[in-house]
This record gives sequence, C-alpha cells and structure tokens, in this order.
Amino acid sequence: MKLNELASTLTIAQITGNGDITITGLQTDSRKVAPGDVFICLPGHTVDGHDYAAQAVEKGAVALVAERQLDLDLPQIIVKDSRYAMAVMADAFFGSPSSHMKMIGVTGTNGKTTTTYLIEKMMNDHGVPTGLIGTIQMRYGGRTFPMSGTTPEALELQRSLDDMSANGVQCCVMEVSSHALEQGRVKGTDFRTAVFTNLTQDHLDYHKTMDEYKAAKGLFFARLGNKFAHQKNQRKYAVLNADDEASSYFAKVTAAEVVTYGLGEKADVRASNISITAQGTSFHVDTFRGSTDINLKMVGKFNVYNALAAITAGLLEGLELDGIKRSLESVPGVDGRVESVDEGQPFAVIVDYAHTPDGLENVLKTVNEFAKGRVITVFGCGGDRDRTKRPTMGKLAAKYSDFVMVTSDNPRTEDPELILKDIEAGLHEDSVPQERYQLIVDRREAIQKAIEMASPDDVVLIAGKGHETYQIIGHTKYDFDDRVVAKEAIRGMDK
Ligand SMILES: CC(=O)N[C@H]1[C@@H](OP(=O)(O)OP(=O)(O)OC[C@H]2O[C@@H](n3ccc(=O)[nH]c3=O)[C@H](O)[C@@H]2O)O[C@H](CO)[C@@H](O)[C@@H]1O[C@H](C)C(=O)N[C@@H](C)C(=O)N[C@H](CCC(=O)O)C(=O)O
Ligand SMILES: Nc1ncnc2c1ncn2[C@@H]1O[C@H](COP(=O)(O)OP(=O)(O)OP(=O)(O)O)[C@@H](O)[C@H]1O
Ligand SMILES: N[C@H](CCC[C@H](N)C(=O)O)C(=O)O
Ligand SMILES: [Mg+2]
Repeated sequence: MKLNELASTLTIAQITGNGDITITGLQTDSRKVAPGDVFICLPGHTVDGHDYAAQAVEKGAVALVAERQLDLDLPQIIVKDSRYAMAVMADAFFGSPSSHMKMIGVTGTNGKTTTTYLIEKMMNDHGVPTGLIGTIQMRYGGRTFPMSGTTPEALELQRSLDDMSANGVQCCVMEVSSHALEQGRVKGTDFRTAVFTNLTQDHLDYHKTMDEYKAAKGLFFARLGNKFAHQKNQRKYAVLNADDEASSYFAKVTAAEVVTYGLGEKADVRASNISITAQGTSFHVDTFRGSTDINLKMVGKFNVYNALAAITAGLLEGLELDGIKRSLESVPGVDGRVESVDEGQPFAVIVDYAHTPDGLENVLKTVNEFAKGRVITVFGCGGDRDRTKRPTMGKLAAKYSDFVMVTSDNPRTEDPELILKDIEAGLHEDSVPQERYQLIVDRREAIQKAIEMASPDDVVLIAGKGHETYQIIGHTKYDFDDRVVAKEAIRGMDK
C-alpha cells in the first residue's frame, strides 16, 4: 500500500513529506517496528508514543502517524486523534476483514467469556468455521494464541481478523470490554450482532461512575445498525438482557433490531422451570423459533442467562433450536469457571473467576444451593483496579460463607497487605467476628489452610483467578494456578 492511500482514509489529515512511498505494515510499539512499517504514535495512559518515534525510525519505520509534527526527517501523517486514525487505517490496511465475516460481539460486566464460548461451540457444530477472541485466548482453525487482555487494540484486532478470514473463518465471536469501547479498539469493526450480558459494579478506577461505565458499554450499541437494516444481509441485532435495567438505555441508543432474553414473560427468549444441582442446570426455554428443555453441564443460575444470550444469538444466525440444544448440552464447562478440582477428597473444591461483587455473589449463591457442609471461601481483589469493590466483596463473601480466607489476587504494583485491609474494612462494617475469617497475604498458604480446615461435605471456593496460570506481583508474572495449588494441597493433606 502507498502512504498516500493510507492517508486518504481520513478526511482531516495532513501529510508532510513524500506520500508516494510503499508501506508494508503498521505498528504502535517502537520495540516491535520492522523495516517498512508506519509507526503510529499513541498518547498512552502511562507514556506518550510520540516520545518513541525516533526509536521507531531507528528500527526502520518509513513514516509516522502523529497528532503533531515531529522534528524527524520522514513523511508524517498529522491527525487529530491517532487512536481513531489507527482504527480507520488498520481496517483499510487489512481490507476491512470484519465485513467478510459475521461478527458477534459480547459485552457486559460478567459472562462475556462464557457466552462467547457457547456461541463459538454452536456455530462450529453447525459447520460455520468460527473464531474466538477473549480473555482466555484467541483461537481459530485449530490454533490457539495467548491473549494479554480481553479485547485487543484496533491494530492487533484487524490483523487477527484478516488472518482469520484468510484461514476460512466465516464467523468471529469476541468479547468487547468497556475499556476497548472507551479507547475505540473496535471502532471500524463491522458487527452484525452485539450481545449484552449484564451491568454491575467493576472498573470504577477507570470509568469513575456507573453512569460513565454504562455509557462506555452504550457505545457498542450506538455504533450498531444502519439505514439498510431491513435488507436481509445487512441486518444488525442488539441482543439484550431484559432483566437488566441498563438494557432499556442500550435499546434507546441503538438503531439495530432489539431482541431480548430473560426470565420474564416479555422477553423474546425466556427460561422457566430452572433447576440447579451440583451436576448441572436444567431449564425450559421458549423462543421465537419454538421451545425445548435444556440440560446444561454448567452449574449456576447465571449460566442460564449466558445460555439464553447464546441461544438468541444462535437463532438470529439461523441455527435450529434442536442443534443449539445439542451444542449447549455438550459443553462440559469453561476453563476456570465453576471448575471442580477432584483429587478424591471428601469435600468439594471449586475454582471460579468471580472477580466482581455480582460475580462473587452469584457463584456463592450457587455453591450454597448444593453445599451440604460449610462454605469456605478463598478470595482477594486485584491491585491497580477498582478499589471500591473490595469492601463490598468482603461483605458478600462473609454473607454467603461460613469462613472467609482473605488473600491476594494479582496485587500488581499495590501493597498486598493494604488490599487485604480494604477488603477487611467491609468485614468490619458488617461486624463479621474475627473467628469467621483470616487474612493471609500468600495465596498458596491461604489455599493450603482452607483445604486443611475442610471437613467432609464442605465446599472450598477459590475465587478470582479462574483460568489464570500466573500471579502478577509488582511488574512480574509468577507461575501460579489455583487448580494446581489446590491439588498439591489436597495431596499434601495426609502428610
Ligand atoms: C488502561 C489501558 O487500557 N491501557 C492499555 C493502553 O496502555 P497505555 O495507554 O498505558 O499505553 P502506554 O504504555 O502508555 O503506551 C503508549 C504508547 O507508547 C508505545 N510505546 C511504549 C513504550 C515503548 O518503549 N515504546 C512504545 O512505542 C506503546 O506501544 C503505546 O502505543 O494500551 C496498551 C496497548 O494497547 C494496553 O496494553 C494497555 O492495557 C493495559 C495493559 C491494561 O491493563 N488494560 C486493562 C485495564 C484492560 O484493557 N482490560 C480490559 C478487560 C476488562 C474486562 O475484563 O472487563 C481488556 O479489554 O483487556
Ligand atoms: N451472567 C453472569 N452473571 C453474573 N455473573 C456471572 C455470569 N456469568 C459468569 N459469572 C461469574 O463471573 C465470572 C467470570 O465469568 P466470565 O469469565 O464468563 O465473565 P467475563 O465477563 O468474561 O469476565 P472478564 O471481565 O474478566 O472478561 C464467572 O466465574 C462467574 O463467577
Ligand atoms: N479483566 C479483569 C480481570 C480481573 C481478574 C482478577 N484476577 C484481577 O487480576 O483483578 C481485569 O483486568 O480487571
Ligand atoms: Mg472475559
């Protein structure tokens, strides 16, 4: 591609220097620049990419995209907003890959990963080669790729979609985080369906208020839909949770056709007769394409919602309800979500990714439905993340557990002891007696203690890190897997 051509994707952009040069790639990280790349300078949250332009040039960058003219001798495209420019340019550079696939995006505080897994399974089972992008991994065509976050930035995203398209992927289901929406990471991605799971407290360090958080999620729905929506191949759908009050706002801001799911009479796809056991969850579902009974292997009422969201998205893609049922019933569970650790011990050990107040409350309510003995909960809260959720999570853990082991999650750059104290403040507010909880900074030790104190029929819930195979302390990632640590602790019990 010529630099001029790249510049012409934006109306308001000024090119200085020779635009008639060939460019071979786009890059936002100076450390990864290859000869022939255009380096896009992004003003970041921690550093300013403009300060790394010279380093990018040394590594072979042939042009820059910047928000101000830099004192460097190479062609530059000066733009108003380089994040916006990146999204537009990446889409153009890779030939608008999202328009060659059915794009299904899932947003919401909890349930995104689970819902995307369910949709991916249904689509693949129906013979539609489907790619997946989200917290645990990206995967398509039998290959998996590690992820450093939930939603990749625009450049990485378009590059991945292009590779998916080149490998025959026809549908891509991806998680769309509120950070991604706020930062425009999915701008330029042509979604056909936007699914909303729920909105509850999280990320207030970043979005400041629940209203701002809702507005960020709203961007997803506001950008969906166009005047050709009545034409069959152009249809856009907003799949909304009828039981979450934020949905009425999303319905207002979208031009797409709204289809709802939930437990109430008014939902277009509704579940009833829900029954939850330690082995699974069953329910009856009525839809705009028939009714059936579904027996999930996954436990928890919240998974009924995730299944309903997936069923709705599947029906909108034209899948048959019978086939959807078969696919959903064959899913054993999602990595690190209500995952049992079984080493033959006489009590249950469950690892779950609940890291928000709502997630923790839901999983604890589920555990209480089948726990015959005591519930012992091990959990912590991530550092450099929403501090205000810590005391609330402490209160919820105490409300639904017989004993709480407060420990570290990923402390990142915060002092782990202080994070534990923030959680303990919630326990104090609710006057939880000292004998019902313990603070142990070391997560391994906390898990070991919890397992040692378990009696037959108790349930030990280890929440917050789910599938994660690391613990981030400071800036270092250490090997750590709750499931492995729990197994070792169980095996060490008799010694
Ligand atoms: C707050 C936030 O979202 N930050 C993201 C943002 O980082 P940033 O703005 O701080 O970037 P920066 O480090 O200041 O760098 C600015 C620019 O300088 C460049 N640079 C930097 C150093 C250098 O030597 N050379 C160089 O070129 C960088 O490549 C970048 O282009 O852009 C980076 C690159 O795209 C992201 O990796 C980073 O995510 C950080 C790691 C993060 O923790 N994000 C979390 C909060 C997040 O986004 N989470 C959501 C999930 C939430 C949920 O599950 O609900 C997600 O979608 O992952
Ligand atoms: N629909 C739901 N409503 C409330 N809680 C849920 C729901 N689905 C899952 N959970 C809880 O939230 C945890 C995380 O689920 P999941 O990974 O599917 O969510 P996510 O939205 O992808 O999270 P993240 O923001 O980290 O990407 C689960 O382990 C479970 O405890
Ligand atoms: N996507 C979420 C995951 C949190 C997982 C928890 N283990 C933590 O580190 O806080 C976030 O980045 O806020
Ligand atoms: Mg996720």
